[in-house]
Amino acid sequence: MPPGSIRGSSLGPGRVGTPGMAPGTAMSRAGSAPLSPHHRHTGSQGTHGHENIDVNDNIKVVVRVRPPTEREIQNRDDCAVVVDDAMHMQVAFPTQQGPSTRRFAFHGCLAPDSSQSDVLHACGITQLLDAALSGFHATIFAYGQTGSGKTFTMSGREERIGLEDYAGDTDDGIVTRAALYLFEQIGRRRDGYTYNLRASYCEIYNEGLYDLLKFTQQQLAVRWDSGKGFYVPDLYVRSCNTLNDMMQVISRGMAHRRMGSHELNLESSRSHSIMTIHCDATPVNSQNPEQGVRYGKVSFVDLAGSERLRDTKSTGDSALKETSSINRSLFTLGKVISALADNQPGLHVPYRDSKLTKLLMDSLGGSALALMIACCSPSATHVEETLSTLSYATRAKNIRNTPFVQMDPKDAMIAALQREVHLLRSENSYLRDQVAASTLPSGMATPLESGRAMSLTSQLEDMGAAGQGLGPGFGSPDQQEALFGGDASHMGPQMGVAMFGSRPSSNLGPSRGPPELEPSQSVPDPVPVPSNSVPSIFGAPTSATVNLAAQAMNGHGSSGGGVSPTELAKKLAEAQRLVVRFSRENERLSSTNEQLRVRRLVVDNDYKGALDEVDVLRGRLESLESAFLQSADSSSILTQVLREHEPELLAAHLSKASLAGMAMRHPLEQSQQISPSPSPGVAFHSAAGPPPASSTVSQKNADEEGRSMTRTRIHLENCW
Ligand SMILES: Nc1ncnc2c1ncn2[C@@H]1O[C@H](COP(=O)(O)OP(=O)(O)OP(=O)(O)O)[C@@H](O)[C@H]1O
Repeated sequence: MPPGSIRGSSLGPGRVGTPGMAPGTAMSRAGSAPLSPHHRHTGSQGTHGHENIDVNDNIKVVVRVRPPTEREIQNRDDCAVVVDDAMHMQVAFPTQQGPSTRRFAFHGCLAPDSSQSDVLHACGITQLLDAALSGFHATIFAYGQTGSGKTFTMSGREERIGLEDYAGDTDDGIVTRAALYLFEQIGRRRDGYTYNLRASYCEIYNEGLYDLLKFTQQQLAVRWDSGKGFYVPDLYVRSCNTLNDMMQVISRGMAHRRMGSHELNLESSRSHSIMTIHCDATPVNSQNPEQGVRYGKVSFVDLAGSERLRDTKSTGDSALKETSSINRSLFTLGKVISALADNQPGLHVPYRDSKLTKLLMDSLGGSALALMIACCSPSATHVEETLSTLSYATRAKNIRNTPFVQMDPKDAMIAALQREVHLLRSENSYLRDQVAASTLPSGMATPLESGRAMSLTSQLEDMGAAGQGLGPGFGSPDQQEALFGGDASHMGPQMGVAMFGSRPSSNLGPSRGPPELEPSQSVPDPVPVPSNSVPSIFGAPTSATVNLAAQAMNGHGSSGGGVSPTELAKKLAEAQRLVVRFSRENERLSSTNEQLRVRRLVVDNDYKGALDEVDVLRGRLESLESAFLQSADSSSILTQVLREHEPELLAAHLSKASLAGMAMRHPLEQSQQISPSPSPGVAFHSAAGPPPASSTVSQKNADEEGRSMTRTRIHLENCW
């Protein structure tokens, strides 16, 4: 047994992947180990399984160990790789001190018997596809040594797709399954959007970039745009209205890929290929201020495998050139992965060192959701390459991306203006109501104020309030400040001006706009906007997302996808007019309200003065009352008072008393008699006895309000 191989596990059908497995033991147990029931599960799992993936924005890494090839079986190669469970694996390798093993953990580990359908679900690919339909950029790339199963994983037995009788296959790879899934989804979705799929296919061969759909020897240029990052302006992007259209793109692209044959793989890819499906989602109701056109996409990257000439036994200049070019670009990819994984501030990431890393910039440390499928052979013969692959895969796990929804900047701007108009309109109707009612409680927030606060909070929580920014000239600075919480740093300049700072972004072609873009025709840039459809397992956007979104909003500019510039300009002008109109109207209503407030204040002051006067009068009355009660000559005072105020009453009383021949009683008794119906609280009571329940004292306590005092005064006047 060669040093480093796993004891008793030479490769052969049914003998891969279980440590210490006796020769001839069936591999089914080992093979089924990596996939727990829920990992094998398909649609009904809700999130399509893969609960093991952390909810964060890091690149997800899944390792797939392929079954042994005929050659490996014939050579009775030993098995060096074992998948322990859904997330762990170990590799046995020789060292100078003797055999050793190393354990690895990934987001997913797929054993050799995993099916192509398992890959789709275990890797959470359906979630990535859903995310692409919701406006995210997603990248799936296969990495590994030559012959390790990258092309099989991505494309299946690709040669079959072009056949006349092709109708799907159990060996279908991720790309064809993804195309099917996307068409199924857009047929099923009832979310207020219409979807259009477009596709491009290119390859990087010997550091040259070629279009696989319009295959010519003409190399395509990779350009840099501060808004879009690296992109390929002349890449053909074909509109795919049906699954059949998409299959044609796939088979045509695959057919044009440069393949070669060598010792390790009879059909070895000699290039890195990138197939991209663009998912444009246009809102059905363009008036909905929350919706704008979203530009999601998903890229499938099948990398050429690293190879050693002594292993491939390739000869000839062209083979040497191919191998060295493949290895060089993979070496740069390794450096990029290492730099990003180290995550040291200010550290240079050498994206520009190869076309591959330029085009993968968005996927590695950028704004895309990314999945790396690291493929490896189970054979001890290739253990060195396997260890190298797994060590890169381990590093890649540390790469943090900041995904956000990609939306046309002008759509975002229109959406923001429409939201502003909506808020102004509610404020307007609120102010009108208040003016009509002539009262506005001070300190109460108007709908606009609270609406803005709410809008800001939800925008920030959702993802990327910055993306909603109005450029200067849209609304007043106050309005912008209210909308953006005072931080104007993420306001983009006025539309049409190229912006976008240094956001890492790489569009693998004219990612938006009509399928056949003219080279000179610019394409809209991605702009982050709030979205509530954030993919779950690939991580909800974090504050970093918002920051990046804000950064993104700082710079971009190009024409809108799907909407003509004239239409856009009209929409913007209309929204702007409305904002200005409502702003003016609301200013006027606010000032009317202010005047009403002042008038109200004056009335309140008058009212308060009247109450004070009532208080003074009440004091006087009380002192008069007590003087009256204590006075020895109270009867004469009463007679005097009655004479002045109630002469008729006094006359009637006197005549009645004289008729009855009665002696004059105590004036108080008389007053009680003559008072027709003393009202509660009337201040007449005997000085000798306690006051009745409805006395002045109780009245005083009850009548704190001036209103009551006024009533008391009226009663007293009546009695007098
Ligand atoms: N999971 C698998 N199940 C069955 N066969 C597989 C599997 N993975 C790979 N193979 C087979 O192994 C061989 C090599 O696979 P493939 O061509 O996909 O490797 P590769 O990594 O793309 O190599 P290269 O970098 O040279 O293009 C092919 O014959 C393929 O059919």
